[in-house]
Amino acid sequence: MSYLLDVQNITKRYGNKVVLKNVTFNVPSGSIVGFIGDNGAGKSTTFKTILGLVSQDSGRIKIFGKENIHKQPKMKEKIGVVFDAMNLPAHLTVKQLNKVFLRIFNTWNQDDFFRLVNSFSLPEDKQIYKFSRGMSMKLSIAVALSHNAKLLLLDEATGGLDPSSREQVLGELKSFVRESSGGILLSSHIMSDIEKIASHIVFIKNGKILLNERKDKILEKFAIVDIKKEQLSLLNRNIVVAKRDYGSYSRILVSNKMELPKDLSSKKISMEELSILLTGSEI
Ligand SMILES: Nc1ncnc2c1ncn2[C@@H]1O[C@H](COP(=O)(O)OP(=O)(O)OP(=O)(O)O)[C@@H](O)[C@H]1O
Repeated sequence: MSYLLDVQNITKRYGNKVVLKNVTFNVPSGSIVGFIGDNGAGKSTTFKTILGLVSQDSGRIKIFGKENIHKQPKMKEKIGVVFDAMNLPAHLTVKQLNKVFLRIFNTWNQDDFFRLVNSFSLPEDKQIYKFSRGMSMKLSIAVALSHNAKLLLLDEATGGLDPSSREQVLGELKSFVRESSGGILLSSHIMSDIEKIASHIVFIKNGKILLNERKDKILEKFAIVDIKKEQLSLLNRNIVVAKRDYGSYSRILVSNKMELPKDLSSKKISMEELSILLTGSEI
């Protein structure tokens, strides 16, 4: 199977500190991969490595089946990027920005752009430096969705948005994947967003991928069990993903609730709980 993005065994050091350790995952076409992990886990470094903004120490990255794609301007058009601290030319208005992008991108679609600008309620004649943070993020998302990209790399792209704008943006991202059979790598700390739109979950902690699975499989098979310490030996160790101690009992994340002893009751898992358990537990 060919992937839109294929990251294999990436290792990255800053000085003596290894911040990415054999990071491996992919983005198949038609998928939205939710890239989650706590502060400092390595998400932005992964994005920067994919974009060639920092170089990895080992491993390889293929985009559309090819390595070093960031060196090919034509192929770069097929990648839409939104970073938390995006820099669009601040002195321009939206209308002027459209004219600039018409010249830069062969594939620029101004009808799509103005449809998104209007639906995100962005002013067309105001200079971008006068935009709020949320307005700038929405503008960056509108740009990423307007040049016929196949792969979107979105690092914390919905973070500064109010709930109704987030809902709208998530809707646009879903339509993008449905209509273009493109793919999205989306990092977010807002687990409800991930739960709503991701098809796959990649969880990173201290630079290591701890979980890489389809979301529907996680929601169907994973579960939480609260269990007294003396009962721990009843569990099949192979299904224990994470364990957090709370005094007399432990909260356990299991990867297959069908393999739990019959008399143990389990709870359905949400993405929020999954993230908290993976972040703050023994793995
Ligand atoms: N330029 C740099 N020089 C040295 N260390 C860095 C640099 N950039 C990031 N790091 C370190 O790399 C690790 C991963 O940082 P990264 O920004 O990738 O995390 P993140 O998962 O994106 O976090 P957040 O959710 O807070 O944005 C952290 O320990 C960070 O301190």
